[in-house]
Amino acid sequence: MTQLEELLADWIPRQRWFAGKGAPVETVTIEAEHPLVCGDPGLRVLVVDVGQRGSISRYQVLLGLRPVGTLRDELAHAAIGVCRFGGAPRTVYDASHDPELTALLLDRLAQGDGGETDAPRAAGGEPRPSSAGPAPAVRFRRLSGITVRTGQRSLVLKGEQSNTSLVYGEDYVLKAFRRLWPGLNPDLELTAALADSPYVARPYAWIEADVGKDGAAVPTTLAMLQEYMRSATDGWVLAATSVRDLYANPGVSPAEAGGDFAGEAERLGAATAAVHRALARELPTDVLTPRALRELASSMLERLRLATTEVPELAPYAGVLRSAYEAFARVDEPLPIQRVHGDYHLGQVVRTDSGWVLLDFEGEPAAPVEERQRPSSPLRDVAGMLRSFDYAARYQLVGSASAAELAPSARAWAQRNRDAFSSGYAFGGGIDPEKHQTVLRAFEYDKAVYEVLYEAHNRPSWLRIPLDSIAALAA
Ligand SMILES: Nc1ncnc2c1ncn2[C@@H]1O[C@H](COP(=O)(O)OP(=O)(O)O)[C@@H](O)[C@H]1O
Ligand SMILES: O=P(O)(O)O[C@H]1O[C@H](CO)[C@@H](O[C@H]2O[C@H](CO)[C@@H](O)[C@H](O)[C@H]2O)[C@H](O)[C@H]1O
Repeated sequence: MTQLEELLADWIPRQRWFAGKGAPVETVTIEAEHPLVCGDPGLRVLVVDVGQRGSISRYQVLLGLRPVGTLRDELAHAAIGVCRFGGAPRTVYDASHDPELTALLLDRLAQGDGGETDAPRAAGGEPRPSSAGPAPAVRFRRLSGITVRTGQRSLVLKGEQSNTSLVYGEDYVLKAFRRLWPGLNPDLELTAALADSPYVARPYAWIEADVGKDGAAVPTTLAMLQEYMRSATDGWVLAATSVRDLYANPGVSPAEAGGDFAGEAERLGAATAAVHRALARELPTDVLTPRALRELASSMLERLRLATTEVPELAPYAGVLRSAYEAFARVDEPLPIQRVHGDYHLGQVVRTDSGWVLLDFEGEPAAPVEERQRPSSPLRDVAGMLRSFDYAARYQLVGSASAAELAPSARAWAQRNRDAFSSGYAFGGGIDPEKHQTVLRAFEYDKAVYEVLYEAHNRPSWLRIPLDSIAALAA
């Protein structure tokens, strides 16, 4: 390993966005290093291959470089270490925290030197106009007709993120994808397909570079620039406030509580249905063949097997989960499929002055991109959001001395909002979740098993949340 690779081997596993927690890092190799700004400070985009248990995952690092001793105190937390560049020692750091360098990314997006285009589509990425000359290694591309305003200072959004999002002034969010999969990121693909929808933040531009796959260079999305919803409040925060209000008055029913969330849950259901309808209009749809249905059930079983090996507390429920997946495999009605959100939960939606807006169409961050691009049942998203109501009701009980006393309120809150969301979804033109219980149950279990793995790797103190839900669902 080079000196920089050694530093990254220590730094990457400690980052919130590192998806490989739970297995030791065996190798770290810089696959590509693209200089964007030479000099002091310098900026490079690195594609870093991290080897764990014999397989390789790629990550993006935006590397800032400054002469040793010149990193300002407010950037000290972003330091990766000191290493030699061009014969001189440099402090290297996470450039996403340095507004002087991130301003240059916005400038390049405004210039759009990689060309203008309509909505990008999957399968090989977008061809560049032939008049554009040889492709630069890193391309800054804009959607047709978009003008990007520069000169705004960026801040990194704080939170439990799988990626790193920068907010520029009050106008833009630049989301830098951390785990890279060769190809068009579904977040960009779906957001661009829904560009005219009032339920998504408008996409403006993106950054891409070629990443190698099976000997070919595949245009791969590194970051996406979209509208910053400045009046927005996170759905998770709103739901948590409602739950907190209820728990402060344990004798009161959720319907009578001042902070009742059911109206919002119903509107969210309707917004979700509208987005599903728009996705079905804009992108290919199909019907799941019996064979594909069985394959899907097998992948659920496989996830269960993996999760039970890693988290043995899941074992007592494995039988019930397996039966639910087997019942799913036997469903003999045609199941419509289409592009869906894929990792839908309350943290992926924001409430703006004009209604709910859906974010982060990337799908499950740990799944290969081909899998995330595959059409699926919209009930998978419905199940994701139903799980999220359960999470919102349960998480304030983790470690609480009043957990047993508040459990009935938690159940009542989750049930009320799950029902409201489902009826809003059906009313908004989506398939009625009530009428597809076998399918819905399998997706809900599968999501909860995914969450068991997610919490075991990222927030072990929250592992009880999906485990307790599975216990309750299986009772
Ligand atoms: N365009 C936006 N406008 C306002 N807030 C946003 C926007 N994009 C993201 N956020 C906020 O950042 C959080 C994380 O964004 P998200 O795209 O889900 O990132 P990740 O994929 O890393 O989880 C969201 O829950 C939301 O609160
Ligand atoms: O938002 P991401 O794409 O990073 O999604 C991952 O992280 C989520 C947590 O931030 C995780 O969601 C789980 O926790 C949420 C509360 O924090 C809860 O609302 C969700 O229902 C629950 O699944 C998500 O699963 C993961 O992919």
